Amino acid sequence: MRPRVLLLAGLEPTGRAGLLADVAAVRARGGDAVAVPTAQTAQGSHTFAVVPASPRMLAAQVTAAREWGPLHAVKWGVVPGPSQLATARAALKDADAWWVVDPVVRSSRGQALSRLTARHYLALAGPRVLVTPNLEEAAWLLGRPALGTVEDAQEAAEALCQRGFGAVLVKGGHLPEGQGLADVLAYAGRTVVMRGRRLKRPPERRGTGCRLASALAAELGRGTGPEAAVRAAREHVTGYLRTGRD
Ligand SMILES: Cc1ncc(COP(=O)(O)O)c(N)n1
Repeated sequence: MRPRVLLLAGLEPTGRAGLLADVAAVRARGGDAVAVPTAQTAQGSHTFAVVPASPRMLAAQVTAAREWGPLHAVKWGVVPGPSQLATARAALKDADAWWVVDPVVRSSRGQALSRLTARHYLALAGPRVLVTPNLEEAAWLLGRPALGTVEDAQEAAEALCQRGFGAVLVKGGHLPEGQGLADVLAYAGRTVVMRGRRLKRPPERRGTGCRLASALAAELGRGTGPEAAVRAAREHVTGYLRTGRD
């Protein structure tokens, strides 16, 4: 089965991150991508700009995509503000799909991509919503101080499940050196620690969080369970980091 995945994300024209990276990951996983830009962005070495999408166009694009057939999964990347969030949610009403929510509010270089607050993200919780914060985003969502250990990540993943997310993947790629590297998945009352080796990341290979969430959406859309879907998505990102290709 070819999953049809809606990608709601910011357009970054080079495809290092954002919508084009998402499309590449979904296609590489054997899915069909429906790409709806929530914002236009420019992210160069000296240039940075974000312009939010018009809510009317966003609603029309999601509605039109649904007229052509069902969506099996939705990946939420950058959502620049509350009006784009509310509009996309309303246009997705009654869609029978997994949602993968990447709560990305700034770029890896620290530039603001979104005005959403932790409260906006917590309001997206639901039984078929998988949220994929990194350590910093998990602390931000929970209003806690920085998380520095695998145990902290585990506890945060469980706490976010308690807030109503069907599954939570806390990405531990930025754990301190001595801690090794581990992602933590919590769902259905279980917590799984997935260890890995730290890979050197060439600076141009960005958008790992975008690719992880999109590959995950393709897998969930195909009917793969959360744990196997996360393992497949992690392999996808490892391959991308090694080769620079999806
Ligand atoms: C449109 C868009 N979406 C997501 C990211 C995060 O990616 P990264 O963490 O590599 O900066 C980004 N920089 N731009």
